[in-house]
Amino acid sequence: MSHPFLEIENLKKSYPGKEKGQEFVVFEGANFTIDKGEFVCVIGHSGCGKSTILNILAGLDEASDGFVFMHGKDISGPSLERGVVFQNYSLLPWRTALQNVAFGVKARWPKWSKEQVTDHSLKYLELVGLKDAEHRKPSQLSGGMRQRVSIARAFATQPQLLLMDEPFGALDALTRGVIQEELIKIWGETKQTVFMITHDVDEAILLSDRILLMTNGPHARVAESVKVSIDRPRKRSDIVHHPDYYKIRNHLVDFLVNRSNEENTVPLHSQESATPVEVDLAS
Ligand SMILES: Nc1ncnc2c1ncn2[C@@H]1O[C@H](COP(=O)(O)OP(=O)(O)OP(=O)(O)O)[C@@H](O)[C@H]1O
Repeated sequence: MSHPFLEIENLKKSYPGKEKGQEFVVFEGANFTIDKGEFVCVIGHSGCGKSTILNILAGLDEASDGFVFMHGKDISGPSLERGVVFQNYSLLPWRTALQNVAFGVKARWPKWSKEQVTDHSLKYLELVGLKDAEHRKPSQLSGGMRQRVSIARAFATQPQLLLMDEPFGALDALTRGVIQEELIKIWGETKQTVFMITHDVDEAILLSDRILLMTNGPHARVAESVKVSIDRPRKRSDIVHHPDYYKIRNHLVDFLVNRSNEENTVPLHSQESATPVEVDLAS
């Protein structure tokens, strides 16, 4: 039997509640799959558990219940097969841009020669427009440039799954727009599978094949899976003229403003499934 690339089954995260014996359920019954090469964004209000899900997929946190399978195998702990890009860049400050990228490349392919590592790393720095800044340290780079290095580093190790936690959250709107287009370019070349958290509905439509919508926590659910079937390659300036753009945008905004609070008052019964409703608004 062939398995989906990534399968998330009845995932739940809870913490001990304030009172003894009580449970604070962040989210539960998260059930979804991701296909190889898909770009999936997740949107939901603050605190619904998006970063927790991402950290569980990265192997940096443990679920309280449920499973994550990659190629049908239960994942356990961090792995070079799953790369992560956080909002705060997490670069090594004493290394140059090139050395930061090369660090991951060397770990991924320990038998490669120095020249192979450098050539490969430079190729990815070039893809994010940073070849000229290869010798600069993070303190000599702007926030946008640092995030480009993080993206180059993550893609350069060619992980099977790339996890991005609001990678553009700390950037100004102009820089964000430029890097979004670079991300489209690098993803277009590598076709890696991406799971990304964002609060920005326009960013999600621009980048995603599918957008997962989470209800508010506690007891948050992955309630909907919204297909974005707008043709690629996509450009920020053109996509807004596509007939489906505002249909999708209005649906997302309506969910976040009016519907994200509807379902979270009733805890799931033990065997209840919460598979997200599939939404396809294509004309
Ligand atoms: N160690 C902990 N103990 C208790 N509750 C915790 C702990 N760590 C996280 N939480 C709670 O888990 C919930 C989900 O946190 P998480 O960071 O995953 O949410 P998020 O949807 O990514 O939020 P944001 O959009 O603000 O980043 C929050 O309510 C948070 O307070």
